[in-house]
Amino acid sequence: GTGSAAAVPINADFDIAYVTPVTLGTPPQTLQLDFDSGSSDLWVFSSHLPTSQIRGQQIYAPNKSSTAKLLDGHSWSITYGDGSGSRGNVYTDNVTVGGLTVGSQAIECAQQVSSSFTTEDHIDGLVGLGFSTLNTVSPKSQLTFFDNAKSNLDSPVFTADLKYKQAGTYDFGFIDEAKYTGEITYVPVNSDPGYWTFPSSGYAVGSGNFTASSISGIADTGTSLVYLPTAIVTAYYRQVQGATNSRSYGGYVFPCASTLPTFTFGVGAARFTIPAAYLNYAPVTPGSATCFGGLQSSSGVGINIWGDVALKAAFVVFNGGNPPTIGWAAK
Ligand SMILES: CCCC[C@H](NC(=O)[C@H](Cc1ccccc1)NC(=O)N1CCOCC1)C(=O)N[C@@H](CC1CCCCC1)C(O)(O)C(F)(F)C(=O)NC
Repeated sequence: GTGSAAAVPINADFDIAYVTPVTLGTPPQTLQLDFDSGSSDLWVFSSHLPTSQIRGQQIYAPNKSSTAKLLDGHSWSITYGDGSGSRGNVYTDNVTVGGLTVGSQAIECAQQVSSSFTTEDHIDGLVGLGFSTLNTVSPKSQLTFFDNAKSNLDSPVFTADLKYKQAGTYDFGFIDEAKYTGEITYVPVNSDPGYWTFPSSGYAVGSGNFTASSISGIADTGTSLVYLPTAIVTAYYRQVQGATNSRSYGGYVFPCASTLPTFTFGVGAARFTIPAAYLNYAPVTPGSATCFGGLQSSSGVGINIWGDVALKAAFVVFNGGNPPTIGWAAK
């Protein structure tokens, strides 16, 4: 089988995250979930949450689904890189994404969410697309939607075609040739950390020379920006008039009117260029003349992250075969 669903930016002014409609249970309950290759829990706002923690989000009510089953004695708790988190209990139920259905998928029902989830009313939960080793359900960890679907997929892959300020798609089980140009360059994935970790072959700032250097990082649909080693990031902002690394704003900022160079990264012999517009990410506060960069240092993060700012410059194949690989193509 196959599936195909839209990835819709949740904010009209800048691409902070993308959500995809997912139907759960019988009769179907549809929630807008953030597909996240950087984690491996499928969790949802639920009827088990205190109403004080719900602010407009859609919820999943397992007791309204004839096919929901409590996973007795199981719980989950997750904390993300940005400090947000959630926890709760676990049911299994049918989950459908873009025509692709998984029966008895673990649906982690939130009983508590951190304030940043409560205030983000466009995200009703997450679908983890990382490796199932990262799943936080205890005492028995659960499989991701992709891992559960894999044996029924025409091909054990999902693809991300994220777009700048417009809807893109997540496809499951097939590679849509109409979504990319040229060849797909595949490189090995190290799944041991549980992320889609792959080697990049180097970078260039604007029209400057390409610097060959092996950079290990994760392809992460759930992270808004790109986080790379400080040496690369300082080389980039040296080319931006008025750029400073602001402690108060937590990263590199510059006058919104500044001309930004593009940023090119290598995957094997292939080269992908992130347009300047993607790197002029957003005003630090609405209407400010100071803007926050889409490329930031990974020194405070601990790993290099190729987030949405990079992913939307390419068509990316997450190949869950044995061994896993990741493919990048222009579009
Ligand atoms: C700097 C290190 C990574 C930070 C990363 N978060 C982000 O990138 C959040 C995402 C977000 C979207 C909408 C509303 C609120 C937050 N954006 C963010 O911090 N910013 C601040 C900088 O400007 C851009 C927006 C993260 O934790 N990503 C998680 C998944 C997100 C968690 C919060 C809700 C949205 C999904 C991740 O799973 O991808 C992870 F891999 F980073 C992770 O923590 N895995 C365990």
